Amino acid sequence: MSSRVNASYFPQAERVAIFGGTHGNEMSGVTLVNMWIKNRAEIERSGVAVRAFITNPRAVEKCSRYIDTDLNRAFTPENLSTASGDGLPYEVQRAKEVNQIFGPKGSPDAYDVIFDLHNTTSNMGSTLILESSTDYFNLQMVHYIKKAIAPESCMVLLNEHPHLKYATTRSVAKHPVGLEVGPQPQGVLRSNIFESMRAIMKHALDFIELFNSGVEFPACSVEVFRVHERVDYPRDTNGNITAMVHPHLQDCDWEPLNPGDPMFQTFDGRTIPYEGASPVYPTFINEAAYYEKQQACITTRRETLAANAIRKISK
Ligand SMILES: CC(=O)N[C@@H](CC(=O)O)C(=O)O
Ligand SMILES: [Zn+2]
Repeated sequence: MSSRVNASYFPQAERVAIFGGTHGNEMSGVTLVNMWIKNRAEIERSGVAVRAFITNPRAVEKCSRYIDTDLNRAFTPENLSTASGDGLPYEVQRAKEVNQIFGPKGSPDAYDVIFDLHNTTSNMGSTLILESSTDYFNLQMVHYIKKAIAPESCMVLLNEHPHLKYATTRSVAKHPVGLEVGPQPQGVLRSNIFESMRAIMKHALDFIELFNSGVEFPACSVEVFRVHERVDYPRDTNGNITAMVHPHLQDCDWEPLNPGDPMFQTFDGRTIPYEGASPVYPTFINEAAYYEKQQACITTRRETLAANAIRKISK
């Protein structure tokens, strides 16, 4: 049987968006998108319309994560279906606008691919965030990017957890892709982080151009880290944090954490170990934006996903 028989077919990716400023204090995405709005040459590819867009302009102006509520949690069916009105939180109003321009979410009219550019204060390096283990278009794209960027690394975080998955801005698209690069403090631009993000976007757009030109991408496998659990800081009965990320864990995103390994350090120097039953790979370790979400890190499990060959539906 030829590989073509087993290929999954997708339509040409005609409309692609690159979002920055979903969080107004994550400066690489804000700066790249503003740069590309001024001069589109770098993101133009044949056969596809690529639109750069600032999703939360008021938060960008204030250089804060959000105004009223986290835009990257706001794309719920409830928010997107309630009537617009003056009383709504700014980001809920904005989610409805973004959904109108780039969606509607879940409909045939939605954009094909949306890249949403984020920065983390965690030492995660470059990380692509996927929401489905069966979206072969996205799996083939991240496989392409990982190969193109080598020997630099690009990790893949898969969030399809039934409770921990959230309603992201990019989820409006048929193929949502998050790009998270760190470490970079909030409100700060670091040239190395900026350039890593820029390089990954170059390869991502090259992939889409190749796909649209009719290239068949053979079946492949992709190593991903699947969201497993969220871990909160140790707290007292008033809810105040009683310990910090342990120095042996700090900056060790993507490294295995075994049962009994140090996880937190109390203010008087006591070590609190990881008490899970099996090894995990923590990430988003000590992310600044996650203190408000009661999250010290998330744990993940490594797995290998298989992706079918893909090819464009011929017209
Ligand atoms: C640090 C940060 O903002 N991370 C993103 C991750 C994502 O885009 O899925 C968020 O929590 O929305
Ligand atoms: Zn973000």
